[in-house]
Amino acid sequence: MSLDDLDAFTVEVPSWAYGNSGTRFKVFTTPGVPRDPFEKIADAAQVHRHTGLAPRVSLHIPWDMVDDFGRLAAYAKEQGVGIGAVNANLFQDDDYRLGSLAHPHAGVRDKAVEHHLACIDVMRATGSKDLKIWLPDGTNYAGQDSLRARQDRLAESLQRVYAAMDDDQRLLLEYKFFEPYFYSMDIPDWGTSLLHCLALGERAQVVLDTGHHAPGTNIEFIVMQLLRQNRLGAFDFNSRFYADDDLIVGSADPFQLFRIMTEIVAVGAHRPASGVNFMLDQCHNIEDKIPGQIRSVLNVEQALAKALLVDAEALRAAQSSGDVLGAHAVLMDAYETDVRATLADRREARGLPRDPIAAFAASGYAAAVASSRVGGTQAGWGA
Ligand SMILES: O=C[C@H](O)[C@H](O)[C@H](O)[C@H](O)CO
Ligand SMILES: [Zn+2]
Ligand SMILES: [Zn+2]
Repeated sequence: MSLDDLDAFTVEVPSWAYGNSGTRFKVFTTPGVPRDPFEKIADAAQVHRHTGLAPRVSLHIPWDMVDDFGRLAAYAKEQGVGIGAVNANLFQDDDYRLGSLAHPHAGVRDKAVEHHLACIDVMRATGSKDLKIWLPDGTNYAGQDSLRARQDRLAESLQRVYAAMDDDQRLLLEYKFFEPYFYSMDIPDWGTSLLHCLALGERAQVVLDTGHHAPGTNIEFIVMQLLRQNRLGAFDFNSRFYADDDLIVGSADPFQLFRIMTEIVAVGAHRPASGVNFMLDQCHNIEDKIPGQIRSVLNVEQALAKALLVDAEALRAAQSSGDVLGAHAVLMDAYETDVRATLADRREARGLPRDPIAAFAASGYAAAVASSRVGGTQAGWGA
């Protein structure tokens, strides 16, 4: 593999990473935080401007609701980015206490299906091709509901959403092993998401959020298996020490990110033709948000660059000859390679700053928005 593959590689950034976020204990605010989706897109565009890596922004509905989505898409284009996946939101409505697409009552399921039809209209208005569904549904106590009946209801609801989509649109189904429910989640793992996707059709694919697995899970194995099924639609990249911490990807476990990328590179799934959407799903609770996003896309690129340096021929030879330590050493040699100077040279050759974080700091953008964005309500949790 050659590092030239990096030229076409892109990461999609989430609009919600630029708003205020936190935990149930505190949501911190900082001056200059966006107050609407236009300002979120302006901030996201800074990441692409300084890295050349992030030409798409994911939206979250209704967090990013506007009167005219065509105007929002046109504004994004002016800023040099496009609209990526549209995220449905089934986790902030009292009606969904006992579930949404899997709820016992047909009326609530209808409401949840309607929400997705509205998201599909947003996709049509913005040119987005990916509908991303994270199903927060679940139960808190054994016996609270029939686990099987919930699956049957969920399958029927998903079928109605899928049937309403256009032929060039994908349904991306995200799983999570716990939270916001603590006894069962209706899509707790990759297998359950895959089964629902197989039942729906070719345009239904699995989203792997790196923060959604039980501690100790071999995530790269799941990546390999979903690629074998041609059902890996997207990543929600972030990192964590304990739960769904949504920290900067690669900050908690850069070796895991590298191992994930080696499974990707092994089948060329880093190339745009694979259709895998490399997205971030993060919240910058205490650190500056735009530099945090810049650091994140650089971490993904760095992990990919190291994976591209794996000597595949030597690895195959060592693996087929049973040379355990030899094979491991091939991977570790690539992982231990410092690619930072090479990546800075590549950026410079493309007219981009060698150090994007320093370039952003020097741009004065953060101070400018901190003084211009006065009044109104800052976007984000609790807004
Ligand atoms: O844990 C929630 C999931 O990661 C979803 O992707 C969610 O939509 C996103 O985190 C925004 O909160
Ligand atoms: Zn996610
Ligand atoms: Zn999550």
